[in-house]
Amino acid sequence: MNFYFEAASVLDKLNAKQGSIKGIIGTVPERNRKRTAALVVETLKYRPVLAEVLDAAKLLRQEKKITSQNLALVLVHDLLLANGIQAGDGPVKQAILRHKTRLNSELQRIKIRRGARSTKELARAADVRAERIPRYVRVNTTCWSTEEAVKTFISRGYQLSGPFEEKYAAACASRLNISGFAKDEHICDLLLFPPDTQLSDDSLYREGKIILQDKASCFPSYILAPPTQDRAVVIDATAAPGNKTSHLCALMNNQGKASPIRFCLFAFERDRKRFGTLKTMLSRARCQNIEAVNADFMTTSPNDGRFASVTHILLDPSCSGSGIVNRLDYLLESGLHSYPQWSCTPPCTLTNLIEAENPEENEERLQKLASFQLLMIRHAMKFPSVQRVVYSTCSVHAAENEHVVREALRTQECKAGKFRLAPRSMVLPTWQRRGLPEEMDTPDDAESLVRCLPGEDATNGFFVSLFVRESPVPEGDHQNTVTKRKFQDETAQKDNDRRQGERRKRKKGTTNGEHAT
Ligand SMILES: C[S@@+](CC[C@H](N)C(=O)[O-])C[C@H]1O[C@@H](n2cnc3c(N)ncnc32)[C@H](O)[C@@H]1O
Repeated sequence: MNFYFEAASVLDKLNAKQGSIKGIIGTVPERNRKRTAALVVETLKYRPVLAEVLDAAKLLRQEKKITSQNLALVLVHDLLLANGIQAGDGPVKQAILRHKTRLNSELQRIKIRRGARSTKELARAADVRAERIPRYVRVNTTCWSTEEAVKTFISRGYQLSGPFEEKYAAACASRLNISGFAKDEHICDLLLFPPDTQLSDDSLYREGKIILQDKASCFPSYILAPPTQDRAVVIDATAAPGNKTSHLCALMNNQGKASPIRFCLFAFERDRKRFGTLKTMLSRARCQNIEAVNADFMTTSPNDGRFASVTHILLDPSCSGSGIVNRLDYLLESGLHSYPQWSCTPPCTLTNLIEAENPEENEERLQKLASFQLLMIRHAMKFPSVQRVVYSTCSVHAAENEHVVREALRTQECKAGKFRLAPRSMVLPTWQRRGLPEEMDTPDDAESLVRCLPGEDATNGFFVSLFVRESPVPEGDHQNTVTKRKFQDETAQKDNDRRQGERRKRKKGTTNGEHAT
């Protein structure tokens, strides 16, 4: 019976808004976690119907042993919708069983009223935007190569498909291509699986060989593109839980312990608990070039000996999180077919999304967040050697995105440091959705900005910008790895073309009676 009390307690905490579904379930002792999670999620799926059944049967009024609505919900769930109550015969179980016939007939009545052919039709409608986000898997190249990972998945029966397309997302959502996976077209080392793919218990995940990270969340580190030379010193100013930090580490080949600076990547996290998570994640990802610092980034002195040579800073500060669509959040909404509060009725265009907000409720909170985000950028721009600053959020609000960037460009720190927005060519040029021109002082600047829209881009909502210092920097000091990779690809292509040309010439020569040397 303890298991039902545990599940009821999770529901109580959710009612009290003490955290997200994932977060609260994460606090349940590990031995019970999976089972409790399944019961909580299934109960939430049917909560409106189960509550109606309980009300109609007047169960709580008649049975004093059932001490709370949430305890009744989990028990009635198992009684009516699963394989019965999984507990020995105690007074609580007996109290529910006494009402079995009544509860069942109330459920049947609801089904008839709603014209539902099966009980499944009584479940809440899921958020289709979340269902269309593939399960993204970043191969942790600190441990192994993408090719090795691909081979491993193929050996497990997954089939490697061509490049990701809208069609593939649709196939994923309708579970047609359940054993397929693909390589991402924008982020190397990122793989896409059908949305329902469960990998959080997989040994590859537990060993840190794969990181479960949304595609959009890979953009900031990729765009910051830290070099692998020893001289580069990088700060991740807001690091926990550490997905972007471990991505930075992988892009730097886990290298860079330059003397006298022992560590190449400083990862700041001010929250003590989250700092613990950060350390666990970095150790699991086998990152060795990182010094994790449990401190507020704003308290660092840019001229401190350790930081004076910082060249790259990643800022992914706390934000409203309004871009996150998650496969579970819809379960906490009150209506049967509702979407999260900030959201809109599909089709979810950006304008619809923003119009759907409750401006009065959000305005003050957004302004506070925006002021803090701007302070972080201004502080980052004070580091004397910094060449690149990436600023990102998982928000869809212009107030936290374009407006913060617009304000940052107007600041004294930006002007004194000769920073500007990097051109589109340096900021994921092939990504189509850019910033909102009408929200910028110079509309063309929106081309420098990357936006992601949930429901349309097969990612969560996201925003990324890159500030670069205008002053010329010696080649090699901060030449970004993306440009370098592109350059290497082009060089390889030219070499290939040249070799093919030579081969053709030789062949022609041989045919003409000339001898190849
Ligand atoms: C959006 S989360 C970062 C997510 C992280 N970049 C990742 O991808 O895993 C923001 C984090 O920054 C931390 N934070 C916020 N302000 C900070 C500050 N001034 N200094 C250090 N950490 C800060 C928060 O506690 C939170 O853990």
